[in-house]
Amino acid sequence: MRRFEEVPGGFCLETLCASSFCTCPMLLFISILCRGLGQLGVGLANLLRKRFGKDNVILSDIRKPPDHVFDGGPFIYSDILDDKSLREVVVNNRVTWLFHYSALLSAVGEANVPLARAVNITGLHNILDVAAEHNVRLFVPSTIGAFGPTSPRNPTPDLCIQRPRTIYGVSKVHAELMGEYYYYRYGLDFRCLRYPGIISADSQPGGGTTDYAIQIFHDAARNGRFECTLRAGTRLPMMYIDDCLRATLEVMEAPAESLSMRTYNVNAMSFTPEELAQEVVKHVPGFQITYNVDSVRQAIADSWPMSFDDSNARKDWGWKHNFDLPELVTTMLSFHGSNTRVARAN
Ligand SMILES: NC(=O)c1ccc[n+]([C@@H]2O[C@H](COP(=O)([O-])OP(=O)(O)OC[C@H]3O[C@@H](n4cnc5c(N)ncnc54)[C@H](O)[C@@H]3O)[C@@H](O)[C@H]2O)c1
Ligand SMILES: C[C@@H](O)[C@H](N)C(=O)O
Repeated sequence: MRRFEEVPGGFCLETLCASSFCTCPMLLFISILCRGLGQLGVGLANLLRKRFGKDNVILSDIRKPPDHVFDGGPFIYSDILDDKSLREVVVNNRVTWLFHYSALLSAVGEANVPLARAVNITGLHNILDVAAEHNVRLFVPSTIGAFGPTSPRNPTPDLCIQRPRTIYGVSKVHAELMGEYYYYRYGLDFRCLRYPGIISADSQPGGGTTDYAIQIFHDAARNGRFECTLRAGTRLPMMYIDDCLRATLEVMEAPAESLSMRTYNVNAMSFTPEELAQEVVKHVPGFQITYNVDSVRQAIADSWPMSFDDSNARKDWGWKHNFDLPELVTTMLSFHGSNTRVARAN
């Protein structure tokens, strides 16, 4: 006999009674599908595997995984545009939670609108249907890019006008609204966070407007200088990856009754390239930043929030970030530290 239930800790328990799978009367079971081999997907899969067990988290993508990912736990090929194979994956693995990270980001999306529309919108429709049919708890990330120039930009609240001017942003507003609609219409347990630009050391950015804030650390450590694609004074919300992944797990584990909304802003810090460079120079003496502005990325950044109001996330499920700008810079440079200018300066 098998049934699904909610527990106070918030995650989905499958209770197996007299089952061939175990001798104990109750077995904590969770099967998670994490879609995305990109900047965030691998880190999330690692976090989830630590929490729920290596074999209970399947990572999927259409790209070939590197050795460390392939060796790290179950990996399968799965194209978000193939809804039949998506169903097979969910059914065959009795998936209970699904993290949908497959997407084209803002800058690459503008370079290939038909593909971005297919992956970000048609792909989302496939995921929503499969998740609703099979009673899967679904996480879909949104972004600061879901807002546009007519939104209040400093700070941007959860609920306000959203008229983004990128296909990426349009697809994310669509995802937020469709997820909420499926929640009210079909009872789908849809949960969504609007992430700031995410900064990580061990994974490459996927072609976004905020990529500069990752590349700067590589270039500072290696060459002591960096050419920035955004203007010096462009202020954007940013977050260190550990905070981002923890926020994701926390909102997925939050008891349903604590969530007053389906989509929340989450915030950590906001800075400009100039302010980031001033912090980097404290660790890399002589570091220099120059500017060669990319007009597509600059126009996108100029339409995005400068800071995020995430008071609802803090109030409803206790969100709290750990990394501000100084901790971010110290941590990022420590990853690049050995045999580089950072190490030589210390
Ligand atoms: N990285 C950020 O700063 C950031 C900020 C806000 C929101 N997000 C969101 O988080 C999610 C993950 O972002 P990321 O930075 O890891 O992106 P990424 O570009 O690094 O990774 C996206 C992955 O999607 C995969 N993909 C593309 N087409 C696919 C298809 N047809 N089927 C299956 N997989 C496909 C790609 O191979 C890639 O591995 C995205 O939804 C993104 O919008 C990211
Ligand atoms: C902000 C986020 O959505 C992504 N890093 C991008 O710039 O497109």
